[in-house]
Amino acid sequence: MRQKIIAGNWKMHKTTDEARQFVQALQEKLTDCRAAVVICPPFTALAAVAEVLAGSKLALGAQNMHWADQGAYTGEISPLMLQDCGCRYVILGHSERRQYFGETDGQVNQKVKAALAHGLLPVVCVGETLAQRQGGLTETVVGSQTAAALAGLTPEQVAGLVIAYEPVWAIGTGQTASEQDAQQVNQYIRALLAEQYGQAAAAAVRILYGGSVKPANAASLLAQPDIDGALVGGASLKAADFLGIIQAV
Ligand SMILES: O=C[C@H](O)COP(=O)(O)O
Repeated sequence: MRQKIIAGNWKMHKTTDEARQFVQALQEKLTDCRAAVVICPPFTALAAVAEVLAGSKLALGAQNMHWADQGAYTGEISPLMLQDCGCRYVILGHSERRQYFGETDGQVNQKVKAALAHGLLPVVCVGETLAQRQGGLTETVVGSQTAAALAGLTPEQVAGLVIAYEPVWAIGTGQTASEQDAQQVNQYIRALLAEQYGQAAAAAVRILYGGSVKPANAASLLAQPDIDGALVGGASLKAADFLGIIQAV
């Protein structure tokens, strides 16, 4: 039985004070939950959130990282630095990184390997644009992004991964994929992994859905057999909404 994951990606939101207050309030209200809950603040708030989360069941994640341990890479953050801040997870290959910062499949693959080498759990994001969906290319795009991001990994490494299917047209738009559409793509990704890495790895890997997840649609999405959790953007910035999603598990 795969434990569901609810991860909040705050993107470029919240100062350290706001982050601290949010996580304190969330912890007070979150008495019992079945899901693994991950908070991914901006880099500047990682240390502050780590302090509040010390000893709690909530985990800390980052939104990106470089693949090198250190070096002359102005503005970048390394896996060692994320470990140092207490991160357990790292989101990699988010469509906003691909779209606005030119991140390539090859770079995502290097980042995935570096994260695993440093004991960080990658949340690998894949997803098609609206034009690609309308052109019938969803499986082609998602399949090739998945294959490229995971190239060179062993079945054991794949088994421990988290993948997030995030259709680009559903991110921040309020236009959620239907549970049938999201389930269909997640099932496709799992089938692809079964072919390449074997049934055991495919059965273990967690595949999340992301894109306008809210308390009102979370339960029906999370009830799908191949949706193992949610990667939540906008709704993770409000404690009541994020709690509502966590409690939908
Ligand atoms: O990483 C999170 C996703 O981009 C989803 O964002 P959203 O929930 O605001 O649509």
